[in-house]
Amino acid sequence: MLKIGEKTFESRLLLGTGKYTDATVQQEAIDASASQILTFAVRRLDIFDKQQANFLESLDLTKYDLLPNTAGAKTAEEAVRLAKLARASGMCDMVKVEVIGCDKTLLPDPIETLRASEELLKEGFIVLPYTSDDVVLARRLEELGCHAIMPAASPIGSGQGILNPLHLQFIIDQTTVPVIVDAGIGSPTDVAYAMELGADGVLLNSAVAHAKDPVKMAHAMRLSVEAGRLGHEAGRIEKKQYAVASSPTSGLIR
Ligand SMILES: CC(=O)[C@@H](O)[C@H](O)COP(=O)(O)O
Repeated sequence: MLKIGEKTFESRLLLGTGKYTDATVQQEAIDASASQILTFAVRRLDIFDKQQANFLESLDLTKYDLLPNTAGAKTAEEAVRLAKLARASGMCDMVKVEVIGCDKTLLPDPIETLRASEELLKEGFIVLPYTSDDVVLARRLEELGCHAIMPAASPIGSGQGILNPLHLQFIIDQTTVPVIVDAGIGSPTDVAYAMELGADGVLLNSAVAHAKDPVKMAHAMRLSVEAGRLGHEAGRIEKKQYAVASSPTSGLIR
């Protein structure tokens, strides 16, 4: 079970809701993923305008927890404002803090992310910050009281997968809150790898929304999360430099 704040979730796969061209495909992909937490950019949705079509209308909201994100924010103040806007709609008190510090890489601004997280924690939010894969920052965010840490595998939408497994491992080993690998996932292999490293969950969007068959890919991602987690719990064998015969070498007929 994935525990965030006081809530527990059976699924360890969090799904982004952007980039879909078809609402039916999106719904089918969400079903196939079995995700229970869906993230959306507050800035891309007019949650107060009932006339405006949005993806929330087509979802059975009793089945999901919504994780609004502050995408588009470049300062802590903007992120806090977006989070408060989402909470004012009455749909959630969790927030994914996303404060972008570089337009080209879309990597997060660590200082503004820290400031925004601190303020939102004071305001009583369940705070999940999107961060770079920096263990020092992750520990500072945990010390503040953040409820999960969301390090990037690689730049958002790049599909490059896990570029620095060592850094992710540092974060997994040196924090106690859930670590949810977020952004840059390209394939089910990347998901299984993150989970085998010991991540508590994975958040992805582009790899499913832009797949040739998003529904099939969502299903594959679900299976990869489960397989990777099982593999982590089962404990992989040690890597050895030389071969070790699989068949017994004693008691052989000569
Ligand atoms: C931080 C962020 O915005 C990501 O959650 C993004 O929504 C998903 O990244 P990918 O599209 O690379 O999976």
